Amino acid sequence: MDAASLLSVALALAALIPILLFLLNRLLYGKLPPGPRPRPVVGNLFDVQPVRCRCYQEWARKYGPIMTVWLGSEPTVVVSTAELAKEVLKTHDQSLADRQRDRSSERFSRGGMDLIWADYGAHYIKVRKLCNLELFTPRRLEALRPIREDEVTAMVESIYTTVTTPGKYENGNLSVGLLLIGTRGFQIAQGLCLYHVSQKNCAYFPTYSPRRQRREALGGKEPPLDGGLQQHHASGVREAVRERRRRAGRAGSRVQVDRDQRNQDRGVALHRAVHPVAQVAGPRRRADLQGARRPARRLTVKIMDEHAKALKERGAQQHFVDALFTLRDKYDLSDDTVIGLLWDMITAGTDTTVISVEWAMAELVKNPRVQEKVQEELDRVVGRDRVLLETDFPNLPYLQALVKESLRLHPPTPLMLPHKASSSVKIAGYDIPKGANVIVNVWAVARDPNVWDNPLEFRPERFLQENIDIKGADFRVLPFGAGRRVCPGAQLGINLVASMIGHLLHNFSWRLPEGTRPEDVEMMETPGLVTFMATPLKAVATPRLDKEELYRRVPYEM
Ligand code: HEM
Repeated sequence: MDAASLLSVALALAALIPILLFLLNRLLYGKLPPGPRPRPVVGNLFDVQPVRCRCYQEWARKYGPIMTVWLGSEPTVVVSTAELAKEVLKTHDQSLADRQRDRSSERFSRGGMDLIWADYGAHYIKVRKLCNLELFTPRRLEALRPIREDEVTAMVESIYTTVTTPGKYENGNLSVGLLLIGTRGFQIAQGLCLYHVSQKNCAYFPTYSPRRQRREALGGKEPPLDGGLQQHHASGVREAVRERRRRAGRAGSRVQVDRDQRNQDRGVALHRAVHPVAQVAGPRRRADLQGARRPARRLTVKIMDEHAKALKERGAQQHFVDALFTLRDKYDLSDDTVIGLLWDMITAGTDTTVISVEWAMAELVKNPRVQEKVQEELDRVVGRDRVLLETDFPNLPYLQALVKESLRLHPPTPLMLPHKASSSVKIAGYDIPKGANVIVNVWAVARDPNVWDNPLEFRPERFLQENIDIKGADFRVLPFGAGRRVCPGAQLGINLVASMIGHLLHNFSWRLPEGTRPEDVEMMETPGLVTFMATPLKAVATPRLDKEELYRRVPYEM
């Protein structure tokens, strides 16, 4: 064969390569939904933008409401309409209920021995049953209500002190983001979220709360149950969380590294998101993540020991950890599962609620009309001479509508948590092969102009005009997901967000700092599985109740 013939054979083969690849792809995966063209090995990893919900919404406009994205060599199917969300979370719910675990979640969860990262199967069904029947029952949540009210009033007291103490309230600006989440807020965040949701409701003795620590430090009235250990644990919780945050951030992608310090300041919790690029991890990252488990595990084991001791001395309390102790034989729970469940509650319940409050507050300072309407309702129902209680919620429909509207526009987990196909299914004529990751872009679904009027307008009234469920029954708005993996803490989450916003608005009026226009508030998300406001909100708080005693914490010991 002469050179010219060789060249034409080579060219013919080169022309055949795309066809061969297409046929191979078809053979392996069937007819996948369309999507951006993947590159060899890395797929679309370098095309995907850091704020993935926005990027996927943009791509969906180009490739359609069901599309395939290649994050490395695995296909991820992303759906972006209510109709397709229903296909994923209802019609094919059981086949699409496994979890995609990256290396960090694989290690944190010990191969899915908890609830969040467990695949759908016998273990999952068992722990989910435990959650539904024992942990998140209306009775238990009601029993823990005074603790939530204690914590939220502690937040109010703290803001009041900040705004009324000369010199503390710099330039008249209070950063809601920082206040609720970080810095001075480190204490508040611990009080409000970590210690509140996780420590008190879920895992730890109330003696670990910052106030109790302060009391111990200052020599208060209440003798600690076991002083040494408690002090150790209080700092241990922080150490474990910081350590995981530090390591997760360090092990993350370039995008994440830039944000790491800021996110640390703001109190990003344990299983913060990692940009997909970070999932391609080297041995150093793996070793790093392995180390990260240790402080958390050591700490949790100590807390469990302490609870076991206290259980013998004073009987069972209502905290989640006590429930888990009492029930571990009945449900045959391993240590890994008890520890995994405790950390699940911390990670799943902390960021989500705080993020939701920050976004809601941003909408409220941008929309004074809505703020005034909530305050008018609060004044009418609660009045100005007592504090708001959770029992007031049924009489506060506008506040509830506001929470729903905020979670519609700003779901804190805009892509939910990643699901994975345990068997092949067909959706909209396309094949979703076994092992594919499946994502519902709930952020995009809730902004779809085909199902929402003026979707970008912040208008709580839309939830008064129509009774729309946000806990998984209506596929147009899915901040908590739907189907068998729907968030088990949905009602608790709604109550926490309503309580925080209700108190913030009942006690204070909020406005933008001098010179800031509503359109100047940057409503952009951070990259990640959970999306904070990229620019922390700054707002000015003015107390609006007459009596000073209404700003005091309502303590409750449990
Ligand atoms: C505003 C607050 C909250 C929001 C928006 C939220 C949202 C979500 C979402 C979207 C999922 C994933 C659903 C799926 O994969 O299909 C989820 C799962 C979960 N959430 Fe929440 N959540 C919130 C608060 C809480 C709280 C307070 C707790 C508990 C203390 C909690 C515990 C969990 C757990 C354990 C899971 C895993 C469920 C499973 O995999 O089966 N969440 N949440």
